[in-house]
Amino acid sequence: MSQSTTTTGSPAEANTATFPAATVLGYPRIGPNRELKRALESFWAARTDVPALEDAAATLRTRTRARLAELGLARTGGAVPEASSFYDQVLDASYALGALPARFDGLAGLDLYFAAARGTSGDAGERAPLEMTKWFDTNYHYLVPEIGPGTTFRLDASRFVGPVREAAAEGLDTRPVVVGPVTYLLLSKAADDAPAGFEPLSRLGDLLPVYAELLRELRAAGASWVQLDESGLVADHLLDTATVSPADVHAAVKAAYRALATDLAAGVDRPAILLQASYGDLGTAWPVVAATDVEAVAVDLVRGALPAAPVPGLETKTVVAGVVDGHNIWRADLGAKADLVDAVAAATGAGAVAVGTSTSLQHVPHDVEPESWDDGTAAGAELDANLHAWLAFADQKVGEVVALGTALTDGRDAVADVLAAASAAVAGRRDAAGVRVDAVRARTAALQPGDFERGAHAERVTAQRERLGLPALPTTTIGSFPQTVEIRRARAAHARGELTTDAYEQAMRDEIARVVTLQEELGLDVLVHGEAERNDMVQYFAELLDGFAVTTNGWVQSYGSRCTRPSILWGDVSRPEPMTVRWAQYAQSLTEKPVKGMLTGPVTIMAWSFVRDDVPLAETANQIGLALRDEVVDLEAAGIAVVQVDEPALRELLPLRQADQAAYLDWSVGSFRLATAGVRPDTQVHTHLCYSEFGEVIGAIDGLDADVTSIEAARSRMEVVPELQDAGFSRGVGPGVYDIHSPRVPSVAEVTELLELAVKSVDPNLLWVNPDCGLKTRGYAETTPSLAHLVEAAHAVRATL
Ligand code: MET
Ligand SMILES: [Zn+2]
Repeated sequence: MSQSTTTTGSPAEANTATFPAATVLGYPRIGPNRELKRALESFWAARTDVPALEDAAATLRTRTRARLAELGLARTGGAVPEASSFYDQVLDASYALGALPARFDGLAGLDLYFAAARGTSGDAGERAPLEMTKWFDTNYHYLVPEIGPGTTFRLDASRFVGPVREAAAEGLDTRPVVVGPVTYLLLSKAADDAPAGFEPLSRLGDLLPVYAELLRELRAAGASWVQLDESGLVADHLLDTATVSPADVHAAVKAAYRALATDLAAGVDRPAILLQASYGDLGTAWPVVAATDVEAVAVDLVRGALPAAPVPGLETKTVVAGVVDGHNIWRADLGAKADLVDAVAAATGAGAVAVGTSTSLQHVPHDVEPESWDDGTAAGAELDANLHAWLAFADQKVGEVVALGTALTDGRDAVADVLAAASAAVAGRRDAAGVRVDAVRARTAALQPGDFERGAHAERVTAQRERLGLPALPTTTIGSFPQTVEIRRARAAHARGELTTDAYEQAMRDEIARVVTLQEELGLDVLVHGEAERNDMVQYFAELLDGFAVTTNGWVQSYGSRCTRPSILWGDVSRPEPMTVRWAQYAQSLTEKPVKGMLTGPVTIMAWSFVRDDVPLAETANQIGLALRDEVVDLEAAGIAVVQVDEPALRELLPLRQADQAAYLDWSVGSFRLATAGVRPDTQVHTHLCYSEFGEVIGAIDGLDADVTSIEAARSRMEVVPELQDAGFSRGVGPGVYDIHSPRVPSVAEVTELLELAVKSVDPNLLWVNPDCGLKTRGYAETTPSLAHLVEAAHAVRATL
């Protein structure tokens, strides 16, 4: 095999173990103008056929390779990653390994692939899709493999091999990227029919031959390198669970790479292996990885650190120093990064060093160049020029690794201009107007413990009961009502300048009036205004707060064809004027029932934006907390008696290492309390969290000190309710009684049954009745009857109390 460093066996010519000086671990897959999204959605809507979809995807792959080469990555030697996907990289692995669950038997090809991703129904048969969950600490979501004792593994390498051959025909020797075997199993869940306590990692021995075969096929197709993503090694929630310990995982890595790197090398040709560990610190896994016979290791030096001492084993390997942040969009200080790269050889004892990104670039948009942040004002033009200079999206980041690679091989003088320009941009950012606003800093610096405290909960309960006069089991919704075609049309017309602001706002008021009337007719107890005027629950606030910019084309894949356009938090945050008050006030003016004011919380605003890297997250969280606090107080002054501050992303930002979690929970919970603690005891604070696994954060939810918390619970049939009770949760709680992710209308009996379940383990005085989440993605056809059933069920159960 090919390791020039460890064997003398002569590899096929293209198979060199010398890793190129610069690479990226992955690249956005959706296309600079979301070409893949369009192709997928046309195909799913049956407007196009398989050849058209394959063609669109192939065109995009070709474009990506050409672009990466044009930006300076070497065309050969595996510098260009081959990391495209039709939907998700974990699904790609499940498909290639033949590991999809039995309910998809009988399907093949893209039918099978998309059935696993999206489920099937009607004539195609009822099949639930694979579950989707968060990918490490990003906003990307992957499809969770289901592995049981009976799962069979059979290789279909076509979706990996095809692109490598395609690249070869274009004169590129690309590096296929595959989820590694250990991480694949760590990311899996036990199949439904697996016995209690079954651990997917126990199937490693059966999986490895299939991976070995995949590696051989990739080599046969011409790949000189393969990248195996073992990021599971940095995430405590994956490697330290009820059924697996870090020691088990380390043993698994040893076994896996003995099979794939050592044994395969004996007499069989394989690609050289780049083992990747992104999203965090390798920690105790450094020696484990170093002891394998892989040729290169890619480490995240943005989130992770260099080892305390050189690690035996690395002297035969290349360490790919992930110094360019794949997680965020700030231009790097290349001088400092070059210093870090220079430190890697001595610190790790690596035989060779190369430069890379810390993670795949799939988490950042394609290109800064087409963006414009100029709102037509003088200040807008200034921000436009500044942000262009401060930002690096994927293409700019490729330029950064290329420059650092050149500095490494040819010396810094060879890229002196690039380094100087980067330093100037970083210095310019530091000193620019708005980045640091003294008044904002003075306010956060002056915060006192009391600013985070409301009065005693029991007193609040009494005061609120008196003010609101709600029945037992009060009914409400999570905030948004269906975003109809008319609403979207009006917003688009307003954005194009075809609808005046007055006309647009009138249209939104009409919609609010409609939604309020509907809720009164339905008999809901606490109403909402419906959020018609909001394009997105984070972007809406980003557009109204100082310190944020929004992009025009900065799309990032969230899952499948779904993309989001995160806002960019670049400066100190403040609220120039009230943001939601007139909408809430208008809605309240239409009804005697309480209308909830509706805000997005600090943590969620941060989680769904690109945040700054130049101040601690806690400082930014408090700045946003204070801006929201002013809004909450203004809502109260305007006569709003119930304010909901949504924190669906509270768990999302939870650090991957347990050691870092307490500090995170401290500032995240603190910022919520700061936002909500400015009101009187008789003003009721709600929060909403959408996920249903509360284990890690149940204490934090209590710490939020909200009067009422609504959560997702329907799909797990109220499982969370006894959990909350066991944890001693004594505040109002609204476990969702129906799943809004599906168009299904729940029957009265179904909702009643869930409520009866809830009443069994929670004090009925604490229980609220609401759907799982907001209704914006739903239509009225299902929303109106679903809510009618919800109200009827609440009345029925109320009568039994
Ligand atoms: C993702 S949580 C959504 C909460 C928001 N208030 C809504 O109802 O849409
Ligand atoms: Zn939600």
